[in-house]
Amino acid sequence: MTNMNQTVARETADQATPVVAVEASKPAHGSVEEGKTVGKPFSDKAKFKLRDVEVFYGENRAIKNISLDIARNEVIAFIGPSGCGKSTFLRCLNRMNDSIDSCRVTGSLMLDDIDIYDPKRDVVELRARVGMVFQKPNPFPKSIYENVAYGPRIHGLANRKADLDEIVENSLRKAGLWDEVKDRLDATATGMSGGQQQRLCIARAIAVSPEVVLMDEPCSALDPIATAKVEELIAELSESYTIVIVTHSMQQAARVSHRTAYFHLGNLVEVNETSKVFTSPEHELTESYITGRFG
Ligand SMILES: Nc1ncnc2c1ncn2[C@@H]1O[C@H](COP(=O)(O)OP(=O)(O)OP(=O)(O)O)[C@@H](O)[C@H]1O
Repeated sequence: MTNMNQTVARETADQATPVVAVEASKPAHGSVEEGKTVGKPFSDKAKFKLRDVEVFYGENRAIKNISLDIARNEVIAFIGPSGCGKSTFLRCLNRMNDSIDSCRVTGSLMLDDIDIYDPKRDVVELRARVGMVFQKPNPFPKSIYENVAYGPRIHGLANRKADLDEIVENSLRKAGLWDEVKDRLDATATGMSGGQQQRLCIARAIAVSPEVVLMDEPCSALDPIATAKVEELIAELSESYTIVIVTHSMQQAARVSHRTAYFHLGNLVEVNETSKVFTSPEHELTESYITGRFG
């Protein structure tokens, strides 16, 4: 984990203020060579091995020849200006892009030794291994208990009610929600606060024992207190899961991630230890972005 807590003041997580102070008048500069990522995009503990990945929406090439390893039990943050392809790339990791007709993915995307885009792949099983938490909390309009129990039940993870109860309790505990909801498990989930709903969605994602949790701006709809709780949770969850988080908040990336990946116009410009990205980035474009010259 980074020691960025010392360098970065805890502010509201959705503020995207510069992390490194430089002359604000310096113009954005630097260019990116397609397929060339500076820093440390590869790992000898890869959970995902992603090579020469391109994503097209019709004729529009949204992701350009990206190669990256995502390591087991790391938290990696995807940052970059709006429209640079962070969410598109994230959604490749559990084939959430499949639902978009115009979307086409090329290249090699391996999760351990399985080919994510093998046409024979069972996508439901893939998404149990690679869970997802979205920007806006999206609990089912059912009880708190049912929200968490649904996945384990359809995946056959519990044969007896007592086993299901145990999974629900453990998942809610891991999501830091058990004490708040244990006396009202039958209450409807949509009556919870936004922050509680998002932690419930995290509990729902981890209830099926995933190996990876993808988070697409998970705090953007939350207030600073709820955000802080989710960030603490990310740190705890990283002991058991690989976590990939898209965030607009550089403070948040600095607080929660081990490595940070900077995207620009569909290219992966730089991947480095988070502390390095925010204190001495290697690429001029990364520096321009983190110092607030564009974005
Ligand atoms: N469903 C879609 N259909 C067509 N084009 C899309 C679709 N989703 C994204 N795009 C395009 O792909 C590119 C990358 O978008 P994406 O949403 O991945 O970027 P992002 O970095 O996550 O942006 P933001 O930070 O604003 O969420 C953009 O040009 C966008 O317009």
